[in-house]
Amino acid sequence: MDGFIAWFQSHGAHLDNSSLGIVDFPLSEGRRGAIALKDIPECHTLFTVPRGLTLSTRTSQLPKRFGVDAWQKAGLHKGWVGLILCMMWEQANGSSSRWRGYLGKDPKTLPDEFDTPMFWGEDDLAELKGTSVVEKLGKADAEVDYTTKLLPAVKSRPDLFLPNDLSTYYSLGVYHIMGSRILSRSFVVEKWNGDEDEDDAAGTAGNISMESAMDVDEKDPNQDPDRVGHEEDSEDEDEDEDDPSDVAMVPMADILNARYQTENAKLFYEKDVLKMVSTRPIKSGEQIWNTYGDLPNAELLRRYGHVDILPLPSGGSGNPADVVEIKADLIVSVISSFLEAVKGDQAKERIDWWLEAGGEDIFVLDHDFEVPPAMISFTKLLLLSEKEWEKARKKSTPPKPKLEGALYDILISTIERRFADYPTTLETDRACPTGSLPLNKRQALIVRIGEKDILRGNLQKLKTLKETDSIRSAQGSNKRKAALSDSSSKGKRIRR
Ligand SMILES: C[S@@+](CC[C@H](N)C(=O)[O-])C[C@H]1O[C@@H](n2cnc3c(N)ncnc32)[C@H](O)[C@@H]1O
Repeated sequence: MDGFIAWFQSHGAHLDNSSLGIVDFPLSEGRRGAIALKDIPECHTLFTVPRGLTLSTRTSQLPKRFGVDAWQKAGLHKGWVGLILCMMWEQANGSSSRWRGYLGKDPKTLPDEFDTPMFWGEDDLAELKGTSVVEKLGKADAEVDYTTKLLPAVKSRPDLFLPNDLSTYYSLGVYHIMGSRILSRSFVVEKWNGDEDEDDAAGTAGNISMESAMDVDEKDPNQDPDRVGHEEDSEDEDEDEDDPSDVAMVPMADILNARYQTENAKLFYEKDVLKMVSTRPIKSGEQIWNTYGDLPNAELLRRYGHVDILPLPSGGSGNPADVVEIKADLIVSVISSFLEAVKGDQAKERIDWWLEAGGEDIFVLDHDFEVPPAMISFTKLLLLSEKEWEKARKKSTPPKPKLEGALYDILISTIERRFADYPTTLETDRACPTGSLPLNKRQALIVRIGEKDILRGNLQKLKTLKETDSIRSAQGSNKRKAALSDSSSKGKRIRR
């Protein structure tokens, strides 16, 4: 890494190399990462990166050279396609690129190969059936962007993109590599507040559908220590993701690995620089971790190509951040098989109303084993009688999320049907000898088991609640009967 560090420092960046060392970990632990070379106190700046050294559609000269209007006309201001093209172009420019020490082959700091499912064959992808990974891969959409936006843009400017470079630097294969580098290593770097005059060469319009990796905090914790570790970032992140020109590659910051709830360093931004600052004291020899958010294994695998395994609150091991998605469609389908009444137009009317009011169409189960209130409310909405539905619509209030009656059976069936999306059972998966499996199959198995554990936990809890509820209502009705017969006999006595 000496060549990379020399390049980094010669471009206005600062590295405290008495505190941070770059080392190689085993493949299973993420290859390269950073460790503390001595005890590091909280709020210590490990390195600073000038904004100009981050690589984005704002900092690369390409959008300007291409022409801002032409850039937008070609659709390069939406999603990641513009940044991918900038990275390809900077790489093709070799030693004349400002990022030669970052994108070049020597020194080599960015990977050309990934363990992410984007690069898996059909056989390995089949192991992920039932998980949310496959439909979120977006490979086909990415390829459409390549064919309809990037390639025509490249071919339209042979002065910028040499025709001889097409197969080396602008191929579909390189496009996927650059996309995966962004997915696993990019940060969302907002403009400095009040920096109105900053030259935003690429423009800001457009939506992006893909998410980027890590977040950056606004202030240096040395100036505002209270902000360190606060959880308000995810909200900001969603807003930031709306502006593709905020997505940036940040040399050095992307060397830090991540693990569930171990973050001890975070990137903060100032007017001219980004700073990686320790958010906890770090002991000499400890790894320096930067969070990617505590993500479920399905997301870790899709974006980064690894999974987390830790002790779980309910016992056993897995990723405590795991979740299972249940589509509203599945509930509709389960209910229609239970009851004729909510089929067709009637259900559609209620679903449209729910969605228009901002209701979710995907419900997320997690290790709490609590059915999400929105899922209960949505299910109840479909079960309302015509009269109740009219009342709810008039009052603009969805049903209260209280578990009762037919809901138990419908939710239990929904979870059982969700289980059937996976080709294997939890028991079969558990019996698999993980140690002997190749990496992709092993990671897919861990994702599957994690999701099925959550389904199993939710199913068992629902069954227990149903039983308790029916015992309680049976007791209640017995008491009511006893009270009735008591009061009626008392009545008789009085009459006598
Ligand atoms: C931001 S980069 C970190 C630097 C990276 N290790 C490298 O060698 O360049 C993120 C990538 O590191 C790896 N990684 C990070 N944390 C990991 C972990 N806890 N276990 C395994 N791999 C990890 C994954 O390959 C991920 O895509």
